Amino acid sequence: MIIPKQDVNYSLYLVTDSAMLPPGKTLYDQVKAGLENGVSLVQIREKNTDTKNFVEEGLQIKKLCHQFKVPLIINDRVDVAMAIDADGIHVGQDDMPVPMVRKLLGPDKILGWSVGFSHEVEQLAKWGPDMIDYIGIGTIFPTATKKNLKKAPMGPQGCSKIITALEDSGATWCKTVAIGGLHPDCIERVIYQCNASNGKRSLDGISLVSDIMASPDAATSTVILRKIIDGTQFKFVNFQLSPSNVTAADVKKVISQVKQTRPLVQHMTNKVHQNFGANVTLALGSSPIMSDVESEVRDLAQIPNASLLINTGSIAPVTTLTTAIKAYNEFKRPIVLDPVGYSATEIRLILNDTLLTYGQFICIKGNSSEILALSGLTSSKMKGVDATSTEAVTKELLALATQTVAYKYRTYVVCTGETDFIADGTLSGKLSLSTGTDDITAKDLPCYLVENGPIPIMGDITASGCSLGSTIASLLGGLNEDGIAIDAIVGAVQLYKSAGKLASTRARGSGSFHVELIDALYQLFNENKPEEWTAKVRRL
Ligand SMILES: Cc1ncc(COP(=O)(O)OP(=O)(O)O)c(N)n1
Ligand SMILES: Cc1ncsc1CCOP(=O)(O)O
Ligand SMILES: [Mg+2]
Repeated sequence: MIIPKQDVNYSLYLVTDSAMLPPGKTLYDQVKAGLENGVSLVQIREKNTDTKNFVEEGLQIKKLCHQFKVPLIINDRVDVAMAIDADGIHVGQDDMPVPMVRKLLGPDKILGWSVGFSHEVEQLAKWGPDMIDYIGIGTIFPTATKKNLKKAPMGPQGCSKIITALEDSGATWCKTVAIGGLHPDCIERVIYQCNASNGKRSLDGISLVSDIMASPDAATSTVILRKIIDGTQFKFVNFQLSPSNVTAADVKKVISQVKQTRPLVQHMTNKVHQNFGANVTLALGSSPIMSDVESEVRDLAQIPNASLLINTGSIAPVTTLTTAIKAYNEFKRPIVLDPVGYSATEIRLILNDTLLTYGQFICIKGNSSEILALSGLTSSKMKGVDATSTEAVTKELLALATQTVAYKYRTYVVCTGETDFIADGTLSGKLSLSTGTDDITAKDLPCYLVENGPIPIMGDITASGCSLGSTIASLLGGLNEDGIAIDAIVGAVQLYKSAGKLASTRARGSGSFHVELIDALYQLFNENKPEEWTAKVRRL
């Protein structure tokens, strides 16, 4: 062993593939470029090479790795690993049984195992700490590198479930790397979102094949990867994710910024919401564009102060939505998701889960059923909550559901109802391998309540919930670089609720309420006196 196995650095784990080398490059060239620029662990994965060639290549690459004090792992072939005295072996669920591999290899070598389901993790605790050193969790995203995958990509959410299972089962010695479709455009998000729910751990590394092996410039590709992996903050929007007390003065500042910047709010929304949402956006000094044309999303995402609202009330083609999400993420512009009817039908569940897998949202806004469904909390989980009234239980459940969704997707979440709940799961964008969320769990997240008494007429018009999405997207879109996201989100909810109350006192029925709501939003926005708004904010 080049280094004791407990000291292995899993952070950037290169798995080779000689079938995808760019013209003029050898496997040796690519591994060398990787090692020179920060690859911390190497696995030779040869699916179609003769044993003789595999052994020769293995010896060569081992020598190279050891010059960099990096261990060499062999994929699948225990015989080859033993023949060349490699530092370890990686086996999958269908390869040689793990206890046999360990017996052949002895106690000091590194043994890695592929895991695709959380139930597979239970075996680790049964085997104990002397069996498996790390697991490769995958596949995270679709990849052309591994053929005949038996399971659909799990996304960061599936990976978090496995890391959580690891903690729950007590197999805390076992390190974790994620694998499958990992490239610079998604790695930060994967590290950011993949955490155990007890806050005690995150991924120990990123494992990948094509990003380095197929690269015409493997050195530069590795430098880019290394920089991302060593980052300490995921800055997915170009304004601030810092905490705030959200005072009236803070909200006032947000509105002043919106007035100056006049954000462009792209709506990919349902038909019923389109007209009303456009008018709400205009009332808030912003420019609506109701477009779901795939070919223009990149252009729109590059406009300063653009923001995107995706409302899945009408189901747009998934590729259009994912293209838009990728573009807005690339240009660090905010995306608000309104997962309409989440889990009401299978298709809505799949669509919303797909969107959440492929992008980083700044805010998820839903009603209580949507947020409860996204949280995965059931009423049985609430048993034991000490509450004196049904109302208190309900509020407690909704607050916890809002926090749970915020933690799961590392985002801000708004859960609407008579009381609106807002949770901040971003932890200021903190990014780190291994240490998770520093023991912070969902229930520890900041949570704000916005209250203004019942406004029943809100439910008598179309698109009133959807237009809160427009309001949040407007205020977020308008933030300057020093603007604070939570001020805009809480401010938007407070503004919308106050306008709803004001409009309800002026309206004669649901028809005039529609008009009065727009007038009230226009008035409150332009007056910009949050200290006088009727909706009040308090911290949980
Ligand atoms: C780090 C890492 N994780 C997972 C795998 C996949 O192993 P397996 O499931 O056995 O599939 P093959 O790689 O053998 O096709 C891996 N190789 N490395
Ligand atoms: C070996 C392996 N196991 C699961 S996915 C995968 C291939 C990952 O390749 P890439 O990094 O090119 O997506
Ligand atoms: Mg295998």
